[in-house]
Amino acid sequence: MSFRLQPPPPARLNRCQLFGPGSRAALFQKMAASEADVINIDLEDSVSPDDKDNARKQTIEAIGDVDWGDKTLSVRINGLDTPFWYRDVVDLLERAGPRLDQIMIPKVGNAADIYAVDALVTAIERARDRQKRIGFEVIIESAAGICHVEEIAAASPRMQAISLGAADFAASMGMATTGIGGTQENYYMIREGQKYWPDPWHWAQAAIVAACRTHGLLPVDGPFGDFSDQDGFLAQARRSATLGMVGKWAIHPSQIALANQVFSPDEAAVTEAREILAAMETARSEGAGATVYKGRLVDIASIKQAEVIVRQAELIAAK
Ligand SMILES: CC(C)(COP(=O)(O)OP(=O)(O)OC[C@H]1O[C@@H](n2cnc3c(N)ncnc32)[C@H](O)[C@@H]1OP(=O)(O)O)[C@@H](O)C(=O)NCCC(=O)NCCSC(=O)C[C@H](O)C(=O)O
Ligand SMILES: [Mg+2]
Repeated sequence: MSFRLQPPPPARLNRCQLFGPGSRAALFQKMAASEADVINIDLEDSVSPDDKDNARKQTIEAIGDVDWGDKTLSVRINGLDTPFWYRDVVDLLERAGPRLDQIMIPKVGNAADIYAVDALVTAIERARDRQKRIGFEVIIESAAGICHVEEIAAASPRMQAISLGAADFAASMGMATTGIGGTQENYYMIREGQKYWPDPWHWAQAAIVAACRTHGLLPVDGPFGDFSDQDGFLAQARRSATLGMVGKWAIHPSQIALANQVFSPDEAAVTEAREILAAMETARSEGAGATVYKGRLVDIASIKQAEVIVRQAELIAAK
């Protein structure tokens, strides 16, 4: 470990982020009643330009009127390359009630993008005497974003989470696909005549996880577009969880239970993690830093691995 300790991420569940367009007010109650940990009302790409004002107005009303329970409530504003984003921020901060937890900033390319939004949000919070500091979550979905992911993660104390946005990312990178996440047919290798399909999203996810872990943020996997492909969603989510991501977006209610399942450790995993902690406690009392558990080495690093699982189980139990 470096002299600088790795800061912990926000201590809250983020297994599933459910998206719904701000223009579809009929969905708001359904989103609030869902099992998602985080709700993202969208003012950006699922809302047509002609509908932006209406979506913003409906969203602001719903923030105050709907009972969002204990969910993290977030609104995705429009990108900084549009004429809409400043109005999103001003109206959300001036007109929406205190229930709003976060704003999501899409297509972030560098730390200066966060600085610009932070300056505006900070000024309005002061002017309006808003007591709750709005958090930021951002989407890495461009070549510039992935190149600057570490400075983006460090850009503001408001930063809470970073997601990978596979659709815009693929477009920005010039990837030859219209798929949103998952296996890509033409991204394959051949061995002894057999094809197998590596994961083209892996490196970007790993970069996001590393940046988030360095700066104490939650790394999140973004959308999986084909909501009729549950096996594909599960495979993508399991790879993300294995890499260190804490959750995944749902763009349809059928994906919520799948995300919750993948990002909730099962009973066997929690039992094993607790047993490793107990085995290491016994080893410590005997003056040892390593021991054998089920025929394999466990040591002080194993304590930290087991604690990741136990912490998540405790957050779920406390829900
Ligand atoms: C994808 C959808 C447009 C599908 O909507 P719909 O045709 O209404 O779906 P169903 O008929 O299958 O719906 C079944 C029931 O579920 C309710 N429903 C649908 N969607 C939602 C939702 N998001 N939250 C809650 N409830 C929902 C329907 O009302 C039906 O209810 P009932 O009649 O009572 O049975 C739609 O799901 C949708 O709009 N999804 C979200 C789209 C979105 O927000 N996109 C933005 C995020 S992805 C992105 O931006 C890409 C990213 O940035 C990147 O670059 O990668
Ligand atoms: Mg996008």
